[in-house]
Amino acid sequence: MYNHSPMTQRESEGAIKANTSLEDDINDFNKDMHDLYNIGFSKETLSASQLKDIVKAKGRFVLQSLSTNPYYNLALENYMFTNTPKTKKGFDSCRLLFYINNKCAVIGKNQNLWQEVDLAQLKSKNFELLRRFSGGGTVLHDLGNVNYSFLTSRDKFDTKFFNKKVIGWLNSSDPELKLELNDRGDIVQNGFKVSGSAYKIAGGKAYHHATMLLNANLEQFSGLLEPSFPSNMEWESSGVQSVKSKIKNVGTISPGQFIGLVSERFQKSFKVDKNIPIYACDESTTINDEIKDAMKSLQSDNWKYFSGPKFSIKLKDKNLKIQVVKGMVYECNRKKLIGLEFNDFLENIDSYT
Ligand SMILES: Nc1ncnc2c1ncn2[C@@H]1O[C@H](COP(=O)(O)OP(=O)(O)OP(=O)(O)O)[C@@H](O)[C@H]1O
Repeated sequence: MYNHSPMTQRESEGAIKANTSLEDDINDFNKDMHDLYNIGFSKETLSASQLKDIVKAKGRFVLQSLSTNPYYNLALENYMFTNTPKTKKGFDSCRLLFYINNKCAVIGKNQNLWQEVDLAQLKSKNFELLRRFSGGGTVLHDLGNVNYSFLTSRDKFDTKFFNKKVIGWLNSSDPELKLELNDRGDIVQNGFKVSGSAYKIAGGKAYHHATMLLNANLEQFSGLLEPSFPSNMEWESSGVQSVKSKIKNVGTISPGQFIGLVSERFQKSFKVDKNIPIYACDESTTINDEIKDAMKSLQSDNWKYFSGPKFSIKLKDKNLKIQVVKGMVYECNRKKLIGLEFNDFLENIDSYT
């Protein structure tokens, strides 16, 4: 289970046991947040109706999900995005969401999953596969990676705006961090990527969500985004291909510290008249039909495997050409393969002579 406490004396003394209860974690976290920043996340999680009230009303807030279920977290983000009122006044209803996911690979909405991930390795290492609702490339998550999502109005949206803030806040807390923004809007440290971003714009609103590698198990990530194919196979894909980057952990800041610091700076930076509240939510108390429906969509094979861009492949020396639409062989110069799931085709690829 994710330890929500920032690095503390207690932690360095090794007094935090691996299997502390969630309640202990939250109590520790609140105490540390209070000591460090004079803020705290309520250990009370929102009820479904409280969530609805705060999301649908105008106003700014911070929300931290205490659930590490990636399906819940992506569905929650989608719920917040869809139900935040449209505002003409820029940042009036800007919101900041934090979540941390169990091991998973998250591909962009318009990506060809077979080119992006090694499905067999994901399975053997117990990584879930998710196709998110936003664009962008494929990233890996585990409990050492914090996701933040900044929601704002369409007119105030700028892909680099929030990461510039995050970089400023983190570097001013520790100049040794030396975080920088690259041309693509990613956050880098010593030339290595520590955070990747994706965006969604719809209905007059926009969100920028991003990863932050703090103490992820990068060894486990190795090879998961490097699927292998026969050397005679050629791809022609209309989808978005990930831009491979060398990654690293920030290392000196824990997930709890990151969330605490960014929340506190967000509260200060975006405050107008009243204080910006900080809420917590989790899957058992803060759920409704809309979130459940989005979770079902995210979990469905239809969304994961049978959506995404169309593409073609050629097996050069075998004079075999197929076109794949929604995960199925749609056209092929061998009629009997038409209608086959692409996954099945790949699994039996050696048998096509
Ligand atoms: N948790 C992570 N955080 C940052 N970069 C990652 C992470 N996991 C993998 N990566 C690297 O990011 C590359 C994908 O980057 P790309 O720019 O295509 O997508 P992205 O838009 O940054 O991702 P996202 O849209 O989810 O933020 C991967 O090939 C890998 O090198």
